[in-house]
Order: sequence, then C-alpha cells, then structure tokens
Amino acid sequence: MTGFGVQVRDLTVRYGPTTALDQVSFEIRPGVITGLLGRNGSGKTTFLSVAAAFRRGTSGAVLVDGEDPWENARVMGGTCLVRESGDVVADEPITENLRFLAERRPTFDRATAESLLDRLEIDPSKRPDKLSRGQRSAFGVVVGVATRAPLTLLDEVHLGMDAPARYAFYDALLADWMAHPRTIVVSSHLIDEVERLLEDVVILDHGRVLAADDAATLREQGLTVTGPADEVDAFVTSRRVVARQTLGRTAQATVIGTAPDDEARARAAGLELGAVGLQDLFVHLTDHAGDRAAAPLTPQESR
Ligand SMILES: Nc1ncnc2c1ncn2[C@@H]1O[C@H](COP(=O)(O)OP(=O)(O)OP(=O)(O)O)[C@@H](O)[C@H]1O
Repeated sequence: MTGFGVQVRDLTVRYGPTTALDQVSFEIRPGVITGLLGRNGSGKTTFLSVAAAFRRGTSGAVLVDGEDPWENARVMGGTCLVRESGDVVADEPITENLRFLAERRPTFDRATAESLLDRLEIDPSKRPDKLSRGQRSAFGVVVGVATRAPLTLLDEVHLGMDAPARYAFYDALLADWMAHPRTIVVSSHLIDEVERLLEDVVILDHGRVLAADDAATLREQGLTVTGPADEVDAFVTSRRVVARQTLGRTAQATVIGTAPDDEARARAAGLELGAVGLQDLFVHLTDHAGDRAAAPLTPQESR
C-alpha cells in the first residue's frame, strides 16, 4: 500500500465573512509524510476537514486518490482524521473502542494499538472520558497510527502530550510508516520536533500557501551570511533579506534564495555561509511584524 494522494486545486473555504482558505493549490504525494505547517488560524484544520470530507469547500476542488471525498464511501473509509476532540466512544473502555475500530477499519492493527498503549502508559481498561488531556491525545495518536489508513491526517494531535510521550509517538509513527508506507499528514507548530519525520512540507499562512515542496529543497532556500557588516550588506544587496542581526562590527543576515556562485563569493569576501533550519525558515516566512516577509516563495527561490 502506498496510500492516497491528495490534489488541491484553487480551494477556497469561507465561514461567513471569514476566508479560511483562499484559492490554495498544492499536492500531497502518496506514501509520503507531509508536514502541514502554519500559525494559528492559517487554515490547517479547515483543509484537513475538507480532505476528510467533514466539510465541503466553498469553491475549488480537493481530490483524494483521484476522487471527490464528499459522501464517497471508498475514500472516506480509507481516510482517518485524528483531531483533539477525538472521534472515539468516550464512555466505553478503550478495549471496546479497539474492538469497534477493528470492526469498522479493515486496516486497523490491534496488536500495534495495544503495544502503543503500553508504551504510552495508557490503561486500556479506562474510558476515554476518564483520561487526562495528554492521555486522551495519546489515545488519539494510537488510533491514528494503528488504523493504518491509506490517508492519515493528524491535526495537532500531540499538543496535550508531554515531551517523552511526544517523542515516543514520533518514533512509533516513523517506525510504523517505514514498515507500512502510507500517506500521512502531520499538522503542527512544533516544527523542530516533527522536522525529522517530514519528507514534504506545506506552509499555510492566512489561508494561502507560502511554500509547498520537499523539506530538503525548502531547507536549501535559506542561507545565513555572517561576517564584517559591510561585506555582509554587499553580499545580500538585491537579495530577499528576512532577518539581520549585528554584534559589534559583525553582522548576520538571513536571506531567502541561493545563487550558484554564493560559495565562491562568500569565500572571496571572507564571509561564512550557514544553513537555515525549517523552524527558522517558517518563523521568518510567517513573521508579519513589520511585514518583513509573508510573500510566497517565488519559483526561483523554491527551486
Ligand atoms: N467554524 C468556524 N466558524 C467561523 N470561522 C472559523 C471556523 N473554523 C475556523 N474559522 C476561522 O478560519 C480560519 C482558519 O481556521 P483553522 O482552524 O482552519 O486554522 P488552523 O491553522 O487550524 O489554526 P490553529 O493552529 O489555531 O488550530 C481562522 O480565521 C478561524 O477563525
């Protein structure tokens, strides 16, 4: 199984006067773990709800495995959206929930669920409504991983979980995906933590797509340039500078976009070049203070 791909074409979603998604287009590749990143209110949950056929878009299209997911039993049966509210039977023990899931979901693996529950220290005889917030989130994660749906959508599922539980979840998700490749979308603000899971990244901002590419390509888009302030300034002239710091006569500028002769020019000018992590790139791209950035990556920048 490689999982369902998702194609998003000019999708707009409005809630009354609020435009949550504004003509967004991107693709989620089948069999890949994609990070859906964006600040609060950027439209992540809205997109996931449309992909999971929980709501319809106002205009545009979402195709899951080539078909409109709305009232589409095949596609909906292969899609598992896990969100904080949880779609479990809250007043039945977890063991009963596992039984229901095994009946409803042909790909559900009970042994995986039980071993993850054990690893996350959740007592399966308890009812979901008697769990702590973090334990409830962890149970959602167990359902998401063990369901092994061709399209698994995890909407900030890890938020209530403490750090050891979150890392256990990341490890389990990655190991299970490697053994059973499928399409997984992880929406998160904790980019540093989830970065190692992600092959592709979609960054939403105020309902628009800021970047959609494989994570390695995105990482290569940013560059820090450090050295004597006047040399740094000369190096970054006519480049898109998203951050600049100085310490005495030394400056560091973060630029978006690279050029083939960057290394040679930096060496000649006595400057040091460094990589920008996904988290930094995200912060710079979505930082509207003073409107420093927030422009989508141009085709040149994102190549
Ligand atoms: N049911 C709703 N009714 C009205 N407006 C809504 C509704 N759901 C979301 N919105 C608005 O749509 C926009 C996108 O919200 P959405 O929940 O998709 O963002 P998000 O990226 O998931 O945010 P967060 O990270 O805070 O969960 C926001 O401006 C939000 O206020």
